[in-house]
Amino acid sequence: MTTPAPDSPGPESPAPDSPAPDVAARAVGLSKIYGTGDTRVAALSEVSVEFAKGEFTAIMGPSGSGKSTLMHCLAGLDDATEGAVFLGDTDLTSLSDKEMTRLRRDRVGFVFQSFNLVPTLTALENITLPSAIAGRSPDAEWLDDVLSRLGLKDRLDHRPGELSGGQQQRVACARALASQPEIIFGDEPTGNLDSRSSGEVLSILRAAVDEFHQTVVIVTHDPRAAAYADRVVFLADGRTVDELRGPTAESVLDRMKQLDEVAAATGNG
Ligand SMILES: Nc1ncnc2c1ncn2[C@@H]1O[C@H](COP(=O)(O)OP(=O)(O)OP(=O)(O)O)[C@@H](O)[C@H]1O
Repeated sequence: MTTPAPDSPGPESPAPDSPAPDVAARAVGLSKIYGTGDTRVAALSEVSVEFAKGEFTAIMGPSGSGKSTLMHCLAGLDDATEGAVFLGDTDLTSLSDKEMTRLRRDRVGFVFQSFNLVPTLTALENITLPSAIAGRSPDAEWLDDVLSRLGLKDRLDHRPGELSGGQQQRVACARALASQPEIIFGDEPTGNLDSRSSGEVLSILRAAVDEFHQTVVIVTHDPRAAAYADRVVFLADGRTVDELRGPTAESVLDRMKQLDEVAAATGNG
C-alpha cells in the first residue's frame, strides 16, 4: 500500500469547498437568525450536513427545531444568515436571483404539505407545468409510470378543486417527479394524508430513489414515513444532534424518545 504524501489530500479528504461527486446537496456551517433583540430566534446554528446522491433522507426533530428552515435553505427558497449551501457543486449563495430561479426550475422538485397547485389548470397541466416552463417535455415512459403508480390516470382532466386532499398531494408529487430533477425536497409531504395516500406518496419517492437513482430529502414527524428513508437526520434547537441508518418505525420512535429524555434532562425540552 502506498502512503499519500502529506500534502496530497487523497480521495477521502476533499477540500472543504469542493464537494465529493456523490453528494447531491450539503449545508456547511449554516446558521439562520430570525428577528433581533428580544425577538431573536436562532432557527439554525452552524448546521453542516450532506445528502448523498441516490439516497432518501428524512429530517426529524421536535416542533421548532429548524427542519423547515433547513429544507428551505437547501432548496434555495430562503437565504441563510451565515454559511453555505451547495447543490452538487453549485454554491447557492453565489447565484443571482435569476440563476436561483433557473436552478429551482431545472434541478429541484418540491412536494409541500400545502400542495401549491394552480387551481385553474387540470391535474395533467399542473404536473407538466414546470417542464413546459423550462421548454422540455417529461420522459413519456417515466411520466406514464408515475401516473399509474400514483393512481392518477383517471383524474388527469380534473382541476385541483375537484380532487381530494390525497389526490392533490399525489398530483404535487407527480409534478415534482415528472422532470426527474436532481433532488426532490418534501416538507411534510404526507402531513395531510390518510395512511393509504401517504403510503402511495412514500412508495413513489422510494421508487424514484431505487429505480431512478434520484435523491429525496423530506421533513416528517411520522416515524412510519421516516422508515421509508435510508437515513434519518435528527435536529434539536437548530442543530443536528443524531442520525440513524436503515431506520424502522420502531427504531425511529426509540431514538425520538431518547432525544426527548436528553432534552428534558438538560432543560432544553
Ligand atoms: N419567518 C419567521 N420569523 C421568525 N421566526 C421564525 C420564522 N420562521 C421560523 N421561525 C422560528 O424558527 C424556528 C425554527 O422554525 P422551523 O419552522 O424551521 O421549525 P420546524 O422544525 O420545521 O417546526 P415544525 O415541526 O413545527 O414545522 C422556530 O422557533 C420558529 O418559530
